[in-house]
Amino acid sequence: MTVLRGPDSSEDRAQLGSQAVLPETVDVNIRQLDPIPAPRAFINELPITHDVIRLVQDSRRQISDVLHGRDDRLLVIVGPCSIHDPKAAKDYANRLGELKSQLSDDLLIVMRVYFEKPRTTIGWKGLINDPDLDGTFNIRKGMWLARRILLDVADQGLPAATEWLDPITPQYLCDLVSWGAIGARNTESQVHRELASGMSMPIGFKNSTDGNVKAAADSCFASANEHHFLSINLDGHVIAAETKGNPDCHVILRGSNHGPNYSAESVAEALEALRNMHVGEAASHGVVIDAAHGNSGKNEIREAEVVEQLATRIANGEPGISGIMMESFIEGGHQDPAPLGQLVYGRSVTDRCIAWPRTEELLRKLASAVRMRRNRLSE
Ligand SMILES: O=C[C@H](O)[C@H](O)COP(=O)(O)O
Ligand SMILES: C=C(OP(=O)(O)O)C(=O)O
Repeated sequence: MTVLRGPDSSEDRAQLGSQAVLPETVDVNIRQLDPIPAPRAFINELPITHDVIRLVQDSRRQISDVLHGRDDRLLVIVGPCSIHDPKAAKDYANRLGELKSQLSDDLLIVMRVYFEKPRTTIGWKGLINDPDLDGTFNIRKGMWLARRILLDVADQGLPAATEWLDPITPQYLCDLVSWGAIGARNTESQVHRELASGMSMPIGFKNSTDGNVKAAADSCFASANEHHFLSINLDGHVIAAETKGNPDCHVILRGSNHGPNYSAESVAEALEALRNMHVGEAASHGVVIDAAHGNSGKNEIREAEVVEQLATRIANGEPGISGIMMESFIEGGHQDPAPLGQLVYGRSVTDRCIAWPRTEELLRKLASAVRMRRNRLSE
């Protein structure tokens, strides 16, 4: 685990200090700058295998096919609100991987493997930021663990979904990720739209927390175009990136502070607006509906009911629903973040999650709904 041991950060700090003659106008509010090895060091230490390359490429292609309507399955992005325990993440992936193989004719299952949490104000910001959940903020360790967990998830034959929050993180992890989200709090951010335009996987933009779907639609349009912006390369050098534009951006309806937006009317309205805005084929074809967050008032009982209602609508042949997102973990509900030894195993430390047995039941219902939709359309 060389990236965890070295290079020694105190030496690096001394070197940084000696090279720089800093005027008193900088670093006024900085306490510490701790160097972290460049992405390539992590990738060399935890490399992607040939099998995982194939899994990621195939999954990205299949997700794109569902989003464009070339594959009649339902995309299902399901898993914990956030990952905090590598063992529980692997355990969950093992269960979900088994179900994915059983339901693969009808559902394209992708596991939520979320390492970065956008907070409304303050709070635990995820495994990368504070992997020991104790305020020691060992980001170097968090990044190492995130790569390790993504490899473990892929070992179960499961594609991974994550939210891209910090614009530097993707260089460390993106080779292992098949689907990405830009969250409700960042959907209007130019930085995230630029990022999405160059990402190698389909990207879903959430509607904003106040319910604005146009912001997400604008994002799909903006990210389908090429951009030029500052970034870093795999060696950690600052670069000017030139992107081609991402053809697989789409909207995620996640409800809002004012209530849900998963009704048939909300979907039809969003799709009509998207088509009028010429946002691209994937975004115009259908939306992903997030059954959690504003669509369930962050209540997992309600969230499961939303999934059941969506299953009925899909079975009845309602068009425009490309995918569903669910927050689910081994145990239901949630608990306050704390160091691992003090936590209930397999329970969320962020938003409330649906327990595994109920998740399994819901996934089987969704698969059967897709079969009914298929039969109905072929009649
Ligand atoms: O999905 C997770 C949360 O809803 C999101 O990170 C915001 O959480 P907060 O409002 O508790 O900060
Ligand atoms: C933070 C999330 O969602 P949103 O951006 O919709 O709040 C999430 O999906 O974890």
